[in-house]
Amino acid sequence: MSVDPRVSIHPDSSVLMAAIAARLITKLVDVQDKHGEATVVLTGGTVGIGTLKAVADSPAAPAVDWSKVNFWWGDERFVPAEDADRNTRQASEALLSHLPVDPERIHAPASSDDFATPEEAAEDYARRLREAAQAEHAADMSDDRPDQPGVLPRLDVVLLGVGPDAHVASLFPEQGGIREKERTVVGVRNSPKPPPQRISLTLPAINTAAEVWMVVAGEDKAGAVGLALAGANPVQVPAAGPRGTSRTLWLIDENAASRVPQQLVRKYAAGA
Ligand SMILES: O=C1O[C@H](COP(=O)(O)O)[C@@H](O)[C@H](O)[C@H]1O
Repeated sequence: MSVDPRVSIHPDSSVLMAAIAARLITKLVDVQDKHGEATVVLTGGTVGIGTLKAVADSPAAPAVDWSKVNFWWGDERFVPAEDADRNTRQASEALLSHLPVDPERIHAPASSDDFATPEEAAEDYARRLREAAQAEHAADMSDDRPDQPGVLPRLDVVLLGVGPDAHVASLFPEQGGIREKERTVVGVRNSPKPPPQRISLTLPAINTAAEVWMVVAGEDKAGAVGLALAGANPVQVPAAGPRGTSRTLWLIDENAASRVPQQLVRKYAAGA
């Protein structure tokens, strides 16, 4: 079941990032209560990394058992492991290096130190996701488990930033990645935003998540947010494509919301 998005608008980007951090901490605690562990897919970008800093600074952060959180990424730049452009490196500096996480649960996509091409790194990431799904399937003895493991583990929350061009993860307008229907991960070679080589989860993979949270701030994103919420075609407006199976949340600031038609703000308001 996929449901209509919900929109929650915050006064500015600082309040927004603090609010997303509080939601994320609460969500991870709730999921751990239910499943014993939780899985989050992180995003790069200004709000994504700012949110991780806000989590690290939150007095509620120790409420989560960080040793039982699985971390994946929605996309990564295909550059050397130590490159400052790596989303994983930024996440580590903002959050992961400050928490008692289990290194075995940090599933960073491979870098250009490990593979010659983004396609090989994408295949490696897809294989690791599939193996995590198989391990989860083997460990889950509940009656309602499917007979066969899927190609992805349970994704409790996927965080996604949005670029001014409406890209999400590294799925850019009109490119092959956003059109992908079969694979869970793709290599990207011609990203219009540097660096050009990346790997990205695809829309079919993202849309297996229970919850997708679109996290966006700034006037420069307002057009993309307005088009996405108005129901544009994801091929032209990738941000229109992500949908959680139980919830799709747009967590945005007033500047990013400034071009969303008022009737849509009312229609999608949290609690409406
Ligand atoms: O390149 C990327 O950009 C987007 C958005 O970044 P922002 O700085 O404009 O907020 C990000 O979501 C994605 O993960 C990243 O690789």
